[in-house]
Amino acid sequence: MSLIVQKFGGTSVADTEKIRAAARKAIRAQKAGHRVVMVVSAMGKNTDTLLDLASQISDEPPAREMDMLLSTGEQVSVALVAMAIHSMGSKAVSLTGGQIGLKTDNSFSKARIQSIDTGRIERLLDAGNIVVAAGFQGIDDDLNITTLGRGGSDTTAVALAAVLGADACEINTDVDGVYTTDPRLLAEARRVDVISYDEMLELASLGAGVMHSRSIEFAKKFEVPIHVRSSFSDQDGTMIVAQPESETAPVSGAALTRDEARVTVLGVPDVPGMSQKIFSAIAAQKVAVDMVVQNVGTSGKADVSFTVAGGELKKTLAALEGILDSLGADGVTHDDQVSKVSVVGLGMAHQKAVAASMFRALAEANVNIHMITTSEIKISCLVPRDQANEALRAVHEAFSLDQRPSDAKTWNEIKASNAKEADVADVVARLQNDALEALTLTDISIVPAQARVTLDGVPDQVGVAADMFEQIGEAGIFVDMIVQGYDGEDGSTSVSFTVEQADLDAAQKVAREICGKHSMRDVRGASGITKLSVSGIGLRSHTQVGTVLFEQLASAGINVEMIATSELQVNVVIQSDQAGDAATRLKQAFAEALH
Ligand SMILES: Nc1ncnc2c1ncn2[C@@H]1O[C@H](COP(=O)(O)OP(=O)(O)O)[C@@H](O)[C@H]1O
Ligand SMILES: N[C@@H](CC(=O)OP(=O)(O)O)C(=O)O
Repeated sequence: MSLIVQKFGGTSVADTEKIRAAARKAIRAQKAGHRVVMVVSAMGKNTDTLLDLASQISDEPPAREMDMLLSTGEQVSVALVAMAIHSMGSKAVSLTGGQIGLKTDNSFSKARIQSIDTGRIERLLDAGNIVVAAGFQGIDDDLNITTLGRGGSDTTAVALAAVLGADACEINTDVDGVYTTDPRLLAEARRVDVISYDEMLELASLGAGVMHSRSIEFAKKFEVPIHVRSSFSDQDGTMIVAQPESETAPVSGAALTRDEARVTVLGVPDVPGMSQKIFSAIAAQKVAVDMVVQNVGTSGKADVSFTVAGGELKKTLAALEGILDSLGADGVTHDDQVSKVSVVGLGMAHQKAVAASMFRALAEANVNIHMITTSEIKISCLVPRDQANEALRAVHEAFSLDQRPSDAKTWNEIKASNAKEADVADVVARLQNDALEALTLTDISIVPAQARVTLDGVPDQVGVAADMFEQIGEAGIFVDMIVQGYDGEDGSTSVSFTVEQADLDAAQKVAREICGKHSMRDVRGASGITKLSVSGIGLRSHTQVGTVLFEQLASAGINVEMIATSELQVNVVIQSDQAGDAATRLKQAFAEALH
């Protein structure tokens, strides 16, 4: 008999009528012949209400007590859902995270799942019950209640689907699928039939709140297909699976992170270990750093810019205050009125000028780009917050995201052409060997023979990045990483990009033309550099990857020239003669996580 996991988010159990509707949906699935496990979140905005209550009692409530408090939201809803099912004449049992044997580590408020004991769920299902499990919560080795982080019920659902070998993991929510961008922000957003794990992972971590990014890490690792659909209808929604909807579209989705803050540490001595010092001081405050751009300095000094969530700015500035003297840096500037617009697509990895199209779209909307970072399947631009919506609309339109690509496939078409289904034995073996959410790295690799071009004194004006990368694209040069930082001194910025070493002369020639046209300060080129990449799943949420990488390189005296991070890869650019040593050290440091 097939087993399905049905997750209902807070918006889908916001009141008693919605709770009844969720109960009816589960009963329908059971009557259709499935074994049904429901995973339920706290009603409506109840988690926010609990957070607010805590803040009225204390500025810094103990993390353990916070999790004890927040877990009660889900306890209320599972009990009510089970009651609703009973009242409709079917059998149901509600269970807390502890009662489903969901063991986590002890990082309160962001606990990671280690194991789930399926015995009790299986017995209850055998006895004809619908099992109603509380999302978002677990217990640690000392039986303390832990929570998985905001939005964590998705992760509970996908984890349960994996360990129970479910046929489907349904995410029932208040939208009828995954859209090309948040449909609340843009009416022209299009619902997609299929989206790949990698694209969804990036979109979720960039602000597409429809899914918790860690649940996608889980789904990818254990090959769980996810079906995102409306709680309020039986229409099919969006399948999140290994394959993308289209093989040719360069971009499949766009996202907006509205509340960002930019921080720049000015005049950091350009010697190994400085970035590590900065980022470990911030990591010690448990603040996640997002876009990172290090401008390669001309006078032995560099400016290091990065973004953090707006709410973390105060903590970040305080952490930097403590290390400024020991860094020998000149000072810190910040801007708390910025937002990040990103585009994501598997297709962009093989296509030229995707970045240039995004920059042009922003220029035409008269949006100035403060910072740029790219990685293999995403491009992010930091823009003024008061233009954030226009910026999102402009890039959505530029990539025709409102229209179905001509080669788009449905899930049934993809399934029919799949050579093989997931190997169940392989998945089960991995489930037994790993702590479920342990870090998984797939590769540590180097791309040698790269070169860097840096333009200094780039005027911080609308349209400059678009001009630059269009001209480089027209010259037939494939650009890999692009970073645009922030100098903070005279309102100008620096832009660096990498190309194949063989293209360096041609790229510098174009760069010099652009430099003249836009009255920039200088063009510098460097060859003999290598891109070193650590690949895996969910690398931004496993923040230790960046920390260990920087520590290892710093202790070997290796200077990091450029950085690009994504959910799939952490990339650094270093001198080629140090690349072998760097790769060996990283393989040793990450031996346990490499698969
Ligand atoms: N790309 C996207 N596709 C669909 N919904 C999105 C996207 N990005 C953001 N969202 C938002 O996510 C919301 C659903 O998430 P959430 O409110 O957390 O639901 P739930 O309570 O079911 O967990 C939608 O209402 C939608 O506004
Ligand atoms: N109730 C928790 C967990 C959760 O996943 O909620 P939702 O499914 O409504 O996003 C939260 O608000 O973070």
